[in-house]
Amino acid sequence: MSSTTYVPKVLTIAGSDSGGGAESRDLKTFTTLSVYGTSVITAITAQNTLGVQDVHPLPIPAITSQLRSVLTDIPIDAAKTGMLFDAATITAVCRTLNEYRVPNLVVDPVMVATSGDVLLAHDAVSAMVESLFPLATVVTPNVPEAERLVGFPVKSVEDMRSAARALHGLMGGGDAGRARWALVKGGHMPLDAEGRAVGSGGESAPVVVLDVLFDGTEFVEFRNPFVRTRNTHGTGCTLSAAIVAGLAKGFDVPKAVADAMTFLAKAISTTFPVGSGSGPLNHFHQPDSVAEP
Ligand SMILES: Cc1ncc(COP(=O)(O)O)c(N)n1
Repeated sequence: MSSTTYVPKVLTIAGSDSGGGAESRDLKTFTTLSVYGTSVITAITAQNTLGVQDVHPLPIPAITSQLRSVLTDIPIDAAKTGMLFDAATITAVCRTLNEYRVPNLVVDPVMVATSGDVLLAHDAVSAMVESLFPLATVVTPNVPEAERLVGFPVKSVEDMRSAARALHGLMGGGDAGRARWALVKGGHMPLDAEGRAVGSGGESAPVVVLDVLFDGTEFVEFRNPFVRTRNTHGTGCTLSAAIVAGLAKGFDVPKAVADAMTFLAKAISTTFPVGSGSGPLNHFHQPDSVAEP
């Protein structure tokens, strides 16, 4: 890379993960996708492939001063939020983000870890919707998170579309001329060969994962083969970080999401064991099918 090549700059605002996941995993994704990653840590987690053993939220001034250090100096092209832990953190992050102009914000509404450990206080969901969603370019809940956010069950493809529509409404619709996109990720609700959610009646094998993207007008749907592996720790973090990388490179949301899905599909299908629990994805693989700017 020559010194005149523009390197997009990106930011992750998330919890740390001693086991090499979370915000450090985002930095791995950023590096593999050739963007310069910065990070603001919201909470220290003691964590490994077996679960989250401990969470230490950082004091609010420690979070806002990290954010200011990055945003007053480094021109961030795109950012993401991951684990924000509680309402006070969400409010402080939003207040600080509002002081600076971050052109693209991907909100991964992290609530519960793969291990089942709680990463967002119950009373913080409304702060997330009221303060953070209006700042987002894309929100990326999985099915259980979407259910919490929209308040109705998501058990079918039609429910996923309804949830994407409701989420788009929660983001403030398409006001102020800004395109906003809701992405409902179906990894927790794989579909059988007939397109029915597995477990919704009858014995059927998971074949495909559907993700639904909606901008208030158009549905864009992504279908990827279902991969049976226990190494799914960090799937959502990796996807949202890869979307950030694409947006920072100047791609529009559907293209950034499509490339991120391609990257994720390969990262899931080439995982390797790390600990004795749910291992991480393979962030080392070269994204040969992801277009460079
Ligand atoms: C700090 C932090 N942020 C996010 C996740 C969610 O990732 P996963 O659902 O793979 O456990 C996590 N476990 N820890």
